[in-house]
Amino acid sequence: MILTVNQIDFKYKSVKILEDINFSIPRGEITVILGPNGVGKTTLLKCLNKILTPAAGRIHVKDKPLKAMDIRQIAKEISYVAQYNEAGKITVFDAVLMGRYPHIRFTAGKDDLKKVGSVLTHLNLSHMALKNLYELSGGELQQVAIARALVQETDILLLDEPTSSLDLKNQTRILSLVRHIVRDHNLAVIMTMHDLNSALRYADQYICLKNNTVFGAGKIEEIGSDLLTKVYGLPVEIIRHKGYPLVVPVEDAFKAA
Ligand SMILES: Nc1ncnc2c1ncn2[C@@H]1O[C@H](COP(=O)(O)OP(=O)(O)OP(=O)(O)O)[C@@H](O)[C@H]1O
Repeated sequence: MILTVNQIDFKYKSVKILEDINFSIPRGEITVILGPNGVGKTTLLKCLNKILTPAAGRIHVKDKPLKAMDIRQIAKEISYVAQYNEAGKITVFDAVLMGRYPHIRFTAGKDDLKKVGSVLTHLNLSHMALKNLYELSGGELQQVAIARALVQETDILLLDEPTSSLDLKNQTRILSLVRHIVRDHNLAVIMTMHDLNSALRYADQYICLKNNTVFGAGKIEEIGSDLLTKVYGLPVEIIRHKGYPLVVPVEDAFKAA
């Protein structure tokens, strides 16, 4: 396992957010963290790269305790795409190049610049390379953040709602790309997601949070409508269309509440 989490508790001041969280993450798979608004998905992701420090428990990255790793060591192993991305006065090219920093000793070399160029081309962002971030739309900004994570070339990627601002075509393009990269390079992706249809289609494993802890976890194809109904508090059914799973609410949300 590339990452293991044992008995994590997390509190904001005295408010308990996460309690007794346990899971392990294999290489070559996408793990999706599901659960209702405010359950602690972002908090959990931030514990995995030490943005936040749990009150108790242990996290290991490739058998090394996360506690003992410094920022540079973590940045070589784990990249992170936040839910909301800042739009400063910096060009797209430079913002993506920042992803290379953990690997750069003095100044960026030819190889670093080439990697940035190649990822920008791959994500169809080359035409905006010299634009400032504050000139971009929310969806463009989100793709730049993904590009920065990809040039960081880490074995673990943490993606917080990576497609929340993307249109349908860009959502499927980015998620298919992530899936290919995960398989081709034997990486591990851990992402949060509210779009259950995309989660069921692109993830390999799921972890469902409810009431501060893991309510269910397993292979994505084994996720059932009962579990989703309990986690989200809304009756749903999972149907298939042309082989693709679709989650359908089967009761009026006001009635269910
Ligand atoms: N900096 C903070 N200080 C205090 N409480 C916080 C802070 N950040 C988040 N919280 C609270 O912690 C809880 C978990 O928040 P978190 O952002 O992890 O949830 P989430 O599952 O990612 O939610 P969403 O699906 O809405 O993005 C929420 O109740 C939130 O109000």
